[in-house]
Amino acid sequence: MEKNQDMLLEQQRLLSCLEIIRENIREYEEKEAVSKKEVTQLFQAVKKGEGDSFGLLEAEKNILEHIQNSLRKNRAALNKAYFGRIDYDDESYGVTESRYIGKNGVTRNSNEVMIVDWRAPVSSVYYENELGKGSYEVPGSEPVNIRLFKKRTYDLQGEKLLGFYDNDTAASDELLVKYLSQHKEAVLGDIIATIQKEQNEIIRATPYKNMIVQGVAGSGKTTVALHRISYILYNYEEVYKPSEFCIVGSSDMLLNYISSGLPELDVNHVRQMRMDVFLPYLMEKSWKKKFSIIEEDTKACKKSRLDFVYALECFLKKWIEKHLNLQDIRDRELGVILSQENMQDTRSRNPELSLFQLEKLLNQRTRQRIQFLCTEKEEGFRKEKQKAYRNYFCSSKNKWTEIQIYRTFLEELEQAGDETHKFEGGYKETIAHVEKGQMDLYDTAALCLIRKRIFLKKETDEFSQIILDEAQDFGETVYYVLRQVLPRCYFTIMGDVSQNIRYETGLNDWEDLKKILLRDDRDSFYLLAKSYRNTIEISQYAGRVLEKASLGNYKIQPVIRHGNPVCVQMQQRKDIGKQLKALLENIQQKGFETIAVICRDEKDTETVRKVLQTEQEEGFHNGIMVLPVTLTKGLEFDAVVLWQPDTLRYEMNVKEAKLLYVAITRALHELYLLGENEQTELLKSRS
Ligand SMILES: Nc1ncnc2c1ncn2[C@@H]1O[C@H](COP(=O)(O)OP(=O)(O)OP(=O)(O)O)[C@@H](O)[C@H]1O
Repeated sequence: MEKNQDMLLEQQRLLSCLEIIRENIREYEEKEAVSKKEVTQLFQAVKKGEGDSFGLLEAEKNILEHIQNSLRKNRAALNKAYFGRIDYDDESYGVTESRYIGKNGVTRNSNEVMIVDWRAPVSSVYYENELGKGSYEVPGSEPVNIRLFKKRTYDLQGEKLLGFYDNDTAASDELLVKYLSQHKEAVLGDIIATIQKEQNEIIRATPYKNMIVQGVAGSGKTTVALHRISYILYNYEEVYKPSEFCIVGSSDMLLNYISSGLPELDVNHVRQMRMDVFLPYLMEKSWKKKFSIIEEDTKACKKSRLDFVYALECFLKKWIEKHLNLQDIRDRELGVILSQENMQDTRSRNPELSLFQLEKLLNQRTRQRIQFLCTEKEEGFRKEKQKAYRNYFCSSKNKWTEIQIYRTFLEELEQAGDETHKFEGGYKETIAHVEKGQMDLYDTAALCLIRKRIFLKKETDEFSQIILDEAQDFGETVYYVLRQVLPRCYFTIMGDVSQNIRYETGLNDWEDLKKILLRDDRDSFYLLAKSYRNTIEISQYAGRVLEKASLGNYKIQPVIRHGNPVCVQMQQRKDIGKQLKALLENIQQKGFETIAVICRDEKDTETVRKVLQTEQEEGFHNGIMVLPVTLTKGLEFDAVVLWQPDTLRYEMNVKEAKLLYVAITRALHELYLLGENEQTELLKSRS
């Protein structure tokens, strides 16, 4: 009876909310029309070159973007106004509140909050608190103490209230499974209504920290990273501009997939770059047009590890030592201008400075000292002395280049190995291609470090937050260098070492990275063990391979969601191409939006593309995609057909296990194994 009464009240509340939203939409539509007209007029004025019309145009464009954003949010809210409600006593302010929480904050008359944005500080109560006493954090201020007495979750569809559940975790799991069972469009979806506690902790952690997140396949790493950006931009609007965020990944396919989810989360103008573009970008003008990035060479397995970068640091230290002349500067008439001790002190107080920056500073100090020592002397004499010592420190006259220094370092390794004897030479190949301006990722990282230590004149402050997805793709060297080159940035590192398909160079564990990145008390390492992507049936299959891929280090805990059993069709057949076409037709008829045929390598991918008469994939899209497993990292599809997962293609070793694990875990609802030979040992269960 009470529930019926409640249902009625909730239905009324929903309708009145929707009425306000419609009213907002009408208002914003009018404002949009006016602003558009204004922009057109100002545009004409700019064309005619009138006064300061350019500045006005830019300002009006911002206003228009703001209006259109509000319009988009209100329109979206019509579809699903809110998903949760919290009722609580605010013990800090002595009031009782009832708050509805939605993906889009909605206000009446621009100031009365009707629906609280999910990113607002108080919304964390919904995600984190049990009934009873608790508190929520407010950025830059004291935590607010509360007593929560109601937490309600809604299942809404437009004007229809399908149901609600009161603080009942079983019921909200039901809702989670319902969400997970949906077919996916070719965009990364939002999870706002069902964010889990451990995910919420990462999303809402302070932006002033570095974090590493190890999460099994499908645990929401990418999704959580995007929600975190959205959260930070909402709550730290005064501190960060979106353009200070850079998402870094290994392939355009992945970046394209990630960026598809950003506008939905109210995130615009965030930068994104492939790692092999980002590192050269950080080198600014030192990266010449004629340089190019090549595939990893045979020494990449050494160059990607910390020992290599530490040896380079040692070498650079000695290089600086050799060229920085820190003897007393003694003048016949003025005596000691700068003492060795004084210079050593300046050096040790500024360990971050490059050789060139340090020399500039020492030149400045020399000038100031001469000024001081000449207080009682004639101006002509002082000028003469200052001229004589103006460029006392000037390594720049040597006209070194990064490549030249790197080459000398490699030659040293080649000839003698380093002091630790960890390098047994064999760098001729690297020297040869670097000479030609061809660098692999780790050579590029080394050049970045050389530039930082020797040549840098001014540090970039373009970025503040770096978000790295599929972090296991890159070896520690890259992270070490990024940390040195971007000392004021905070890093959010998302990855899964079980999915390291660049086995020789990528990350197989987190230990070294923790040492490099988590140096402050605030920095943290998080684990995400629950997998939201796959059905139990697919997860169990993945589990068999994971055992062999991570040596049992990180186990998957699937969310209980059942689907069809994995369909294994591995036997000799006449025409496997025909079989594949028939299978895909069958899957399409089930109404799945995204389907992938995942192949072991490019060669197989080409073969399948020929069979299906499809082109190479440009970006992530609905329908059928044919991809080599390396390009599917980070992506997901309603149904996956694994092409020929046999003993020949996937041998019984850790590297192949990681590849196969990635391939299997791409499937949300259905997985098919199609081949002509015996299936790989990696897929066989131990029993
Ligand atoms: N709390 C949640 N509620 C609903 N769906 C979720 C939740 N967390 C994650 N998901 C869904 O799980 C799937 C996997 O998420 P995501 O791609 O972010 O995982 P990932 O850890 O980056 O995976 P991978 O390592 O395989 O790339 C997505 O469909 C995402 O929408």
